Amino acid sequence: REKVEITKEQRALMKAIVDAYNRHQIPQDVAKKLLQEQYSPEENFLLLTEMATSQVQVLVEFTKNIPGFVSLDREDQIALLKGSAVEAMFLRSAQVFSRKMPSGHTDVLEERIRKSGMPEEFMTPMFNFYKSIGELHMVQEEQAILTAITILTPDRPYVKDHQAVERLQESMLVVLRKLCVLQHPQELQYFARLLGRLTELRTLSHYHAEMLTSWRMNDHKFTPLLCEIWDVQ
Ligand SMILES: O=C(NC1CCCCC1)[C@H](C1CCCCC1)n1c(-c2ccc(-c3ccccc3)s2)nc2ccccc21
Repeated sequence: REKVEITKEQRALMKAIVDAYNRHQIPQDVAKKLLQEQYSPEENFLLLTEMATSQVQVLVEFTKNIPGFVSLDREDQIALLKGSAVEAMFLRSAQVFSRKMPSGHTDVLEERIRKSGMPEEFMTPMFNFYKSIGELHMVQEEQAILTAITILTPDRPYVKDHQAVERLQESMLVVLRKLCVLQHPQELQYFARLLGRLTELRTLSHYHAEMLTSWRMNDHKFTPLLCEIWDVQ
């Protein structure tokens, strides 16, 4: 049994990230809205674009609080945000979906999402991902650090200083691994399973543009920010 200890610096790094993560929650709770009624595909599309726009703003604020991020090359900062925004959206959606809710609410939420207007063929991979995230029962520290690790992925398109990003991501991975050993002592390989979700997340995110353009409605309107982030229009 390895003796795992989180150093003072690592605790400070974790606290900075968790505080930022909690400070930047999504304003209104989308799950609550969806549980109220089944909206039309048009209303759901609008809801998604509103949620996504505010989530990108939240993501920028969160990212600025990741120690070392603002000292990265400016263009690399943009490349990392652009490259991770969709994954961060799916990761946050998975966390929203996996939240403890009164019995039956999750089923209603799933039903509402299935009928939201998104094309059928993406439902299975998407809900498989949501359920695999839910099964991990991540504590909020793990959720926050996993989001930071997703953002600090060195091999995003157009990142120039690969090494600088790798160094920042590395320090997050070290903390996350220790946290996993401390929080889930019984589950060996919990850390490995957690990182495996990032692979599933990247695969799921490949379909995002098609999910949006084949939303069951005519005339899909995107804001300039979302055109940039979602590679649409
Ligand atoms: O509002 C949402 N997600 C917020 C994003 C920002 C962060 C908070 C969550 C949407 C709604 C789905 C139903 C219709 C309205 C929008 N949502 C999704 C998504 C499925 C597909 C999504 C997507 C993203 C990008 C590109 C292409 C597709 S998001 N999964 C959810 C699981 C639980 C609660 C809401 C959930």
